[in-house]
Amino acid sequence: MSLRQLTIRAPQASRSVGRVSRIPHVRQRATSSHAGASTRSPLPLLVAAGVVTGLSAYLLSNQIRLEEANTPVDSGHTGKPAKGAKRGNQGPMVKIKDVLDKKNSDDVWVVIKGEVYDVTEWVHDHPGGPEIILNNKSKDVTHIFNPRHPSDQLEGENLPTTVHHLGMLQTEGASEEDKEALMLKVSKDEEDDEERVRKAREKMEETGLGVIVNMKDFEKFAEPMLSKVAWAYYASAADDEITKNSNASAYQNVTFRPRILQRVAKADCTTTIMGKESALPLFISPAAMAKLGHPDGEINLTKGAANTGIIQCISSNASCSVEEINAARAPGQPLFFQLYVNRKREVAAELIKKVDRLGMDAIMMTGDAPVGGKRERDLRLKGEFEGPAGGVSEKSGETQGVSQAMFAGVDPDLHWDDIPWVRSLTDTPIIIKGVQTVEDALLAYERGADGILISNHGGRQLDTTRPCLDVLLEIRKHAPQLLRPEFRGDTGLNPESLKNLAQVVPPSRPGKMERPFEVYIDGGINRGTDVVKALCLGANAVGVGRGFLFAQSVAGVEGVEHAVGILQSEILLTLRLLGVNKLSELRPSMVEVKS
Ligand code: HEM
Ligand SMILES: Cc1cc2nc3c(=O)[nH]c(=O)nc-3n(C[C@H](O)[C@H](O)[C@H](O)COP(=O)(O)O)c2cc1C
Repeated sequence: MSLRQLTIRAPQASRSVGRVSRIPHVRQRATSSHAGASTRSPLPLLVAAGVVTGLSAYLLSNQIRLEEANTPVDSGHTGKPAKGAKRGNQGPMVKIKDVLDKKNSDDVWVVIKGEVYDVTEWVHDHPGGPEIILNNKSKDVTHIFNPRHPSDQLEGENLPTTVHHLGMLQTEGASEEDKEALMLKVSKDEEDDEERVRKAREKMEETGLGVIVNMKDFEKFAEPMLSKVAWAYYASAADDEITKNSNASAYQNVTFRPRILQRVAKADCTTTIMGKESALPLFISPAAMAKLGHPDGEINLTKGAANTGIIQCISSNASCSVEEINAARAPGQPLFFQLYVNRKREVAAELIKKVDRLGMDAIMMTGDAPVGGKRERDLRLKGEFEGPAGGVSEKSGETQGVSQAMFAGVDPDLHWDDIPWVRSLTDTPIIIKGVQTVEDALLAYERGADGILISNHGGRQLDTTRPCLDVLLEIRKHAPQLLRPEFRGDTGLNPESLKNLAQVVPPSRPGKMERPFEVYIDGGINRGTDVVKALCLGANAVGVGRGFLFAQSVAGVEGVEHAVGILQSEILLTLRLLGVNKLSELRPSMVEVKS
């Protein structure tokens, strides 16, 4: 067992061009005198084997902003104070000894950010499963809690009514032994892992973002910079990860038919997505738990999207709350919200109303995740895994393992017939996410959705489903009416074009959209060429999931900006080399699809 003290460096606001000026996760060791720039944990983190199975690796590599329990007032507290004791300096104080005394009782108390909570009544309702809390009762669990929960999770209505806030932790007067007993314990392996992360982040700080020249580089550089748990969560896909890999490789089956000498100096890749302007035909697909990769989490994506003019779709399982993200929103910045429909419909209805109140510009309702897929990289690192994935239990954690926790509230009985119900609650455009067949694309249209996102969740759900690009091809073949008329034509050479060689952009096919409907696609999109291929085949825009998670993990907002810069220059380059100036000039005949 190794013991150590932990002090966390707070994020710095400075930014510079082309260099990583804000590398997160580089923790400063064993000092208590980081005045100003750092915030200090009320207690040092004690590291020892085996207690925080599987989760400690990531907690060690995340910055933590902790309030210091600095106003010791002995309230003489020993029992359960009134529910909802005031947080901050004025409320009651709880002695460390009182917390430790609960260890061998039926009561479940935890310390989070210098505050003590009694979660006894509620622990079995915890969406992340009860085990993670029960295994760490009478501990300061801040380091597990922070990266997985919005920072306002314990405030106001977000605090479940059966979780009791008991008061501030009183550290003064406590013995060193008691302080140590309150600390989380982490193994030597995990300590080494943290060192690995620290070195990788230092190295990136030295080299700067210039070494990252494409989206795959972000993944390459992110891996050593992430804790094992964060890496497994982001990179993992279902079962053998066949769909994840084929999503990307499918784009190799599409080749370009470029025209030359086309005056392309003024190429432009701006567009609109669901009526909102976007600098690129590309949005940030919703992906949960951005804080696992960077302490500012989804806010990096929000700011990066604002600074570069692209659209972010916020995950229902974001680690920052939608209110926090909304607060970081630039004036007029478009944002989409991804919806998991809760099995308690009143909870879902509340969420939809909230999203409306906050002025989200589209709701992406995910349909391909009634339960979570079996993501084995993730499961292997989560020691709490107890049974097969995919279980549907009333309470999370019963048979599902922690990796299934994300889907604990999701209604597995969600049905096409529910779309009119969602529609009745909001006028915001509705996009159905997770469409994988032409039948479902047609159903989405019939049931009144405004668009679809062809997606298999980045291969994280049903493994060996077809790559997303094949679904787009199926829609082209069997339901071309869902695409804009000019994208309904055949791919490859149209003999008609030999009669008018100068006409690079063939005329639109006759026809119109019965009503506006947009088709998007995500999964495995890493290159500007991938984006342009999807657009030639009729997609209005594409989504990128992991790429942006890795980008924000590597360098926060700057990472996101850098990623957008890479994609933008690749898209513009592709347009120019294809002989096209505008996205609206793209046509299916500009690509060929290998069968
Ligand atoms: C006390 C109030 C707490 C509340 C209201 C709360 C709430 C939640 C919610 C809503 C989620 C689901 C996240 C999502 O799907 O977006 C979650 C997940 C999680 N919670 Fe908590 N939590 C609390 C305490 C804790 C504590 C004390 C711990 C650790 C000891 C903890 C560890 C976790 C973990 C590890 C997950 C994620 C599981 C996964 O990603 O697989 N939580 N919690
Ligand atoms: C770590 C991670 C978390 C995700 N979380 C969500 C989510 O909360 N909701 C959702 O609808 N899709 C989620 N997705 C799927 C993405 O929205 C998107 O469909 C997928 O990442 C696209 O594939 P790509 O990562 O190859 O770009 C997640 C994907 C990843 C990798």
